[in-house]
Amino acid sequence: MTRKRVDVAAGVLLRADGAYLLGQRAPDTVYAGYWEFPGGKVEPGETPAQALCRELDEELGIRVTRLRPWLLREHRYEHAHVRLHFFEVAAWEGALDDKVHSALVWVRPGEVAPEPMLPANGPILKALRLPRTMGITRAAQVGVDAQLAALERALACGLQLVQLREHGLDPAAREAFAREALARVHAHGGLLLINADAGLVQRIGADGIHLPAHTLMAARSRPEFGWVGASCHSRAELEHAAALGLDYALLGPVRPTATHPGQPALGWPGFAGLAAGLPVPVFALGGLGEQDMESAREAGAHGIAAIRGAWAVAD
Ligand SMILES: Nc1nc2c([nH]c(=O)n2[C@H]2C[C@H](O)[C@@H](COP(=O)(O)OP(=O)(O)OP(=O)(O)O)O2)c(=O)[nH]1
Repeated sequence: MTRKRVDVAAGVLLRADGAYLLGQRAPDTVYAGYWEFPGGKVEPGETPAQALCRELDEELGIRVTRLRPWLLREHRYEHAHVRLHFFEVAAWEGALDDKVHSALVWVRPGEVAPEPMLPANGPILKALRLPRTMGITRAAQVGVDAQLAALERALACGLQLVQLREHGLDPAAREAFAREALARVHAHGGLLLINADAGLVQRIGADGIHLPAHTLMAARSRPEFGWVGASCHSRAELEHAAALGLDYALLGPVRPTATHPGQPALGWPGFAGLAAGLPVPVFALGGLGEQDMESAREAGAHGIAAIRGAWAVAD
């Protein structure tokens, strides 16, 4: 039987401390007792953003003042085929006055979300555990010691996600550097992913792998690591990353960069057009630093990835 597709808008309300809000579905609804992000069906004539603002006013008594597009995820339930438009709600007016849920809970970073969760939401919770800034190493250019010192500084300032991308180091030096980097990243509770080299991930017990675009396009299934991401430069690559169920994609360059000279820059409108409507979180890359975070998230990015901008390492 073909079920009608239903568009649903759901809001990830984000508090200043990074906590997000979940509501428990009331007894008289489908999936009663399950936890969800507040929201509801998009009515005829509404955009998903308009629907979310209406639902949050009706359900929680708040007026949204800052909304960012985030992920789009389709899921087939017994009762419906839903297309879920997830937004980040970064600011709102009014105190929460819940009219529809059995309970509300704020989940702080590092806390486990309550169960049972609506089945479509598992990858969304994983995406919320993905840090917003990725630092990409360049020890081959600046030297191993300088890169490790810069890594220490960045971790002390809150960096939680690092991609080791060291094609210029010979295998023994790369492995030694990777072990040093992993110890530092784990001491700060962060994640270290290795570019391209699955054997190195396994040997040192890193958290996952980052696939170059050509490896991504050759892959027929998701590599078996806890975290898997990929570099993308086109919609086809992004859609393949999404189809494989990867945890994130990088898309760029947003600005012209010294690392990839001659590649045309996307700009924020170009980035937003390519990254929209995907289930996979997309980091913006290319000539960016922490000061670009708000522009990136307005354009639908999960966050930013930086090679030079992450380290403040003098060349
Ligand atoms: N609000 C919300 N719905 C979700 C989430 N995840 C998920 O799979 N869904 C699904 C469950 C439902 O099939 C659908 C939302 O339908 P709903 O019945 O709650 O919508 P509504 O508030 O407009 O309700 P109604 O007036 O039609 O009764 O989306 C989520 O995180 N939040």
